[in-house]
Amino acid sequence: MNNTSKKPLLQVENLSISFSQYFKGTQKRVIRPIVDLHVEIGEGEIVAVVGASGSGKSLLAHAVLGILPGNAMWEGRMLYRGEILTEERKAQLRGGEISFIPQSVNYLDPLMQVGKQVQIGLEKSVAQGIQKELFQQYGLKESDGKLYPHELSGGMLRRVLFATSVREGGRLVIADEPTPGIHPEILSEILKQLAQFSKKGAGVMLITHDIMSALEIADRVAVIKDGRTVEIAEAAAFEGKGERLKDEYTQRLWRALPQNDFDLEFQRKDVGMQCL
Ligand SMILES: Nc1ncnc2c1ncn2[C@@H]1O[C@H](COP(=O)(O)OP(=O)(O)OP(=O)(O)O)[C@@H](O)[C@H]1O
Ligand code: NI
Repeated sequence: MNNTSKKPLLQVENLSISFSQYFKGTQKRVIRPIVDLHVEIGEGEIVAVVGASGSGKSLLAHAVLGILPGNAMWEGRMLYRGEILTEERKAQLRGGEISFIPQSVNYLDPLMQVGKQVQIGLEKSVAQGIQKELFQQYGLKESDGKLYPHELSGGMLRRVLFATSVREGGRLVIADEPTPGIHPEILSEILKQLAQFSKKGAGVMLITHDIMSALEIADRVAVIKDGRTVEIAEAAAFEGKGERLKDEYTQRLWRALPQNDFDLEFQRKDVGMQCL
């Protein structure tokens, strides 16, 4: 499946996810947006997960974290450090060894000052100091800590999310689209931060639409299409016309970027402009 020499940290094999839904009042149907996903992240490795909107990236993250909605069922195999990831184990690891930067800023509590939210889960005596450091690190002013989520811009909320989500001592960081709407300087800061985690030995799953930014730090890129992993490529294979990429979809995704020959036909038909 891959040729990483790094010790496997997270292995996801043959993952499928289905939802049972009621429609027309009482009739039940099952939809299956995730058909066959696989991905593997080694210790100290950054794997970017890319794919069009609706391809299943967030569901993959939520399945690993054990936070799928109640009407979801999953099948397949997930291993963390060689051990089967049960729902109980996921709950133990979540927020500790496995940290999660969610896609939506709605994960923040609208009724709590953001400074307080960053302090959640920290030892009382050091919480304020750590919050101060984190705010500095992510370019937030000390006075911003007193604000409520609705008083912050989208970019600032992203930074707060990062500060609330990532803790020292994490072994696996799952970042779901951590960079949209963010100032370029903060974008590069966030990428640097993720690279730093990996240098310290943590594995990083970086879910994003922004392939070019992801390639700045990723070791490998998993390409998802319609709930399937179509290819896991070395980051270095994203060069030139994409001749070293194995899957045709991956090649077209790469060529559709403005930096390349900007395949407009592909953008319209397959991914939609908003994804690029
Ligand atoms: N709770 C749910 N019930 C039913 N279908 C769902 C549910 N959550 C997600 N889906 C479907 O699963 C598919 C994958 O969704 P997911 O959120 O993982 O996509 P994504 O790749 O993260 O997209 P984006 O890039 O827009 O965030 C979509 O077709 C979505 O409609
Ligand atoms: Ni998503």
